[in-house]
Amino acid sequence: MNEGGSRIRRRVAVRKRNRPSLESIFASPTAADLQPGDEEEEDEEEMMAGSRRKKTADVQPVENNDSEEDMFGDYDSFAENSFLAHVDDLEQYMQLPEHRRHASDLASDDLCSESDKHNKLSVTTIDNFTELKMDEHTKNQSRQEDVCIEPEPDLLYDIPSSQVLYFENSSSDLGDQSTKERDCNSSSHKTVNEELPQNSIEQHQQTDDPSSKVRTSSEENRRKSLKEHLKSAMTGNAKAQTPIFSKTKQLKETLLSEEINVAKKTIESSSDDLGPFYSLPSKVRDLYVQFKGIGKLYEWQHTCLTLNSVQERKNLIYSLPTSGGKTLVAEILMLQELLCRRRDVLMILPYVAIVQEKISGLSSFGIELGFFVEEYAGSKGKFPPIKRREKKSLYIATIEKGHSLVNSLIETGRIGSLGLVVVDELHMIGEGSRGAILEMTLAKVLYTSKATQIIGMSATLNNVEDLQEFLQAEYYTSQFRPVELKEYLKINDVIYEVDSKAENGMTFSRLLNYKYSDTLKKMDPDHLVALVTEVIPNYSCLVFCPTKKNCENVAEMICKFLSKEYLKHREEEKHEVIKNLKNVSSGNLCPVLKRTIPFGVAYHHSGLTSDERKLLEEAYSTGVLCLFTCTSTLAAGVNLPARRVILRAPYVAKEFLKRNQYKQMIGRAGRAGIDSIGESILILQEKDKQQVLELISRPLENCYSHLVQEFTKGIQTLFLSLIGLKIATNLDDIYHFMNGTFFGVQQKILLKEKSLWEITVESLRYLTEKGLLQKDTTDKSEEDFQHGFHITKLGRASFKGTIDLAYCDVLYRDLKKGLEGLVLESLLHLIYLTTPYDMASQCDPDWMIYFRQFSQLSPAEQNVAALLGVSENFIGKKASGQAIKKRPTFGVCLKNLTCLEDIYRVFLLELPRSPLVCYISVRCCCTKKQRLCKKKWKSC
Ligand SMILES: Nc1ncnc2c1ncn2[C@@H]1O[C@H](COP(=O)(O)OP(=O)(O)OP(=O)(O)O)[C@@H](O)[C@H]1O
Repeated sequence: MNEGGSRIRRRVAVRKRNRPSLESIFASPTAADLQPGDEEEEDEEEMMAGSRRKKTADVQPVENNDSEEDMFGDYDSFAENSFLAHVDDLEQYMQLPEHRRHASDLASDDLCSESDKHNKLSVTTIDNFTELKMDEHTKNQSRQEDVCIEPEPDLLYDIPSSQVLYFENSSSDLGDQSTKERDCNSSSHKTVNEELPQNSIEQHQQTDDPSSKVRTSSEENRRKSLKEHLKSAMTGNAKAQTPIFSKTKQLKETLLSEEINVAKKTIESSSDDLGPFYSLPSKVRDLYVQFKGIGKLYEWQHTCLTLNSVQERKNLIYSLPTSGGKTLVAEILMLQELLCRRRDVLMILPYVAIVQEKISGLSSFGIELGFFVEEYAGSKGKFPPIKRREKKSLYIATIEKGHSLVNSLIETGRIGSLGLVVVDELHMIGEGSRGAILEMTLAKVLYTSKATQIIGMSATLNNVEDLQEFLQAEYYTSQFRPVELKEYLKINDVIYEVDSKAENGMTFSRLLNYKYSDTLKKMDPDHLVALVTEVIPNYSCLVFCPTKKNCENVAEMICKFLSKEYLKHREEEKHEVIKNLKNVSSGNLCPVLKRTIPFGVAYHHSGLTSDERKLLEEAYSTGVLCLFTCTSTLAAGVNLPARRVILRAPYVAKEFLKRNQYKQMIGRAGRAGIDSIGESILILQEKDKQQVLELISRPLENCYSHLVQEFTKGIQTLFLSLIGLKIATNLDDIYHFMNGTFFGVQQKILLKEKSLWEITVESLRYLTEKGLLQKDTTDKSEEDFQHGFHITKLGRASFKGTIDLAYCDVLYRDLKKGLEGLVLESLLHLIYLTTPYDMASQCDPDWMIYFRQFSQLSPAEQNVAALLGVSENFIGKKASGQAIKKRPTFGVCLKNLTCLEDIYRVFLLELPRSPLVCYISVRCCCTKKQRLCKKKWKSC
């Protein structure tokens, strides 16, 4: 495959704006510098003290600000007594230095105990690993030829849970090690991981010290219950056997560390020598062969990595068609930063699902090369991140978590530790409030840390110049695609090939050849069955549908008309998938999936739980499932390519398809290394023909800043955080900051009627009037904005709680009311307080059901309704169809948290699998409100 129109366009926009470097300010934070974080520190101390005192599921409030577009939400979020909560508690507990020392001391004391001199191990540190050499006596006993070495205790204590999983795999990979080795490991070398919980330590004492066998029964019981409590929580970690390395492996480790040192020196000397593998140790190259089957870089990847600008660590934007192999370039640059320049890296990805996919893909590299891979998605991620002593961290984050992470690094004066920020799907900067958050993140990095490099990639960029100016970046682009993609359109039963040279953009290709019965014609007017059966079950197929409900309907409809032969294809494996799905959903397998999976078909949308999604994706990737009906989110999501991609209609929900969306969806066709060709078929009706022909021929859409358009979630939130984090605290500096944003670059196109100065002043005035900011001066003169600003308690609480500023005052008012008299006789008042405000505008209640529910409220619940200003009269009028403007009190219908049916019935009738999603977003909102309360009330 040639590289088509490969070209390099370089344009560095050197802006003359004088930006004060905050790095110096934050380099060594003084007490005053850290003042905004005082409350946070207190909180943390409190939390730590709490976790020192007890190890129950007293969960640290997690920053959970992923938008609903984080498509798989936080299904793995923490719940009291949940497994993850315990594990996380333990992780936090063990990460406290004193506990770490305590446990490691006990572990090593135990290993080196005087009473066990014959088994004494001499401990030698080799780079990241600690060699535990057995003395002669032990050697003779175990007759080992190789020396067993185990990872340094810190490696295992510090290791993020996401990476621990890799240990499980690596330990099972090591299954071919001699049994003797394993015996040696399990009998005399209790792994450090096994030593982690107290119960393990106690076990040791029991075996080694006979006196310890005499214990009081209460002690025994206490220990037993503690053990039982910890047992389930530690299952994952305990399973993670320490890998056993042979001498050869040990030598390799030494070689690696030497190679890294050489690479480090080479990279520092800015020489042209790329060493064995793009300034990285040869082990990286080997790992790519081993883990990803990539033996050689594509030509464009080599060109891009050897660009002078890349060598000089200039900011870079690069753009290639989907499946072009963009990620590998970013990964190599990240590894250079982590291993050679020894700085942390942040990778921002659009969805939780992709973050998880990337975590599992890179954890193995982290373990092999000695860096941490930390997940910042859903409920995962610590703010500020744990300070690592030696190893560097790769933070893989969603857009929202990436923003919070950058905020926390700025607040703690650690932003300089971030060497590189990589943004995948950079075009998302132009998408609503998530785009605004991405813009804020990048603008803050640009403003506060000149030494942090920024790299953005995308398959669908048009107005790159604006982005280049914003990021002060160079640009590289190529048309390379490893697998050819053929685009087709289907109108009635005719298939046309998209052909840019043809007069109307398409040429006749063929007629559909499939015998349709009358019933099938009625049920499947779009000939979906004909189109998919040309491909499945031997090849995979994706059918993009406009809505989630439609995904389920289409999957069912197709299965109704598939022959019984499809049932036989990989039958047992499909049964296994169903069994596993039942296990992860406590026996409640979705009836649609139950019917479609035996045919190798499933739907894939945000209504799936995280576990269900992972199981289905795995089955699809291995060919057990051959067809997914999915929503457009899969296009920008996980790496699930297919031989054929069908777009069921040129719509996403009710909106006509955009060129970018179309490109992303069809880009899933053609698996590199598996398919020799990929095909896309867009099904359209005559009425849409003209619009579709325009769609396939026009250029990609430009992306525009949403910073000002997303008023409360954009510019206002930005200003609050600039002042709260002391990035810029007076009008001049804030204006200066605004000049450096993406909006600043596009202001003249986006908002001609106002100058940037006016926009800045207006927003500051609005925040001041809202009571979120205060002027430092006592001079109340209207125009006097030259003085500095400081954030108020409510402002800080809103900013820290990541509350949409549109709702912060109404939320504060509701909470205050709750403080006056929280009615706890039923759950209604609490449910009212925790129901997300933005849900109110999204849902259209059925007022008749609402009225019925209302009349069944108990007297106590009616009191709550009265307290909240909801009268029977009001609901009666609503039910009879009269127009009254008043915020519907959602809580009234949510009589019981467990009564999800009500939520579903009243508000979400059109969303078939959404009660769970709704419940989760309510819980997510609870967390945010809890944080706001904590900040606000604490400071009052
Ligand atoms: N040099 C290479 N040789 C072989 N396969 C490669 C190479 N580089 C990348 N790949 C493989 O190509 C596939 C697509 O790569 P990747 O996901 O990086 O594409 P992308 O450009 O990021 O696409 P998208 O825009 O769809 O996310 C992956 O399976 C990846 O492992």
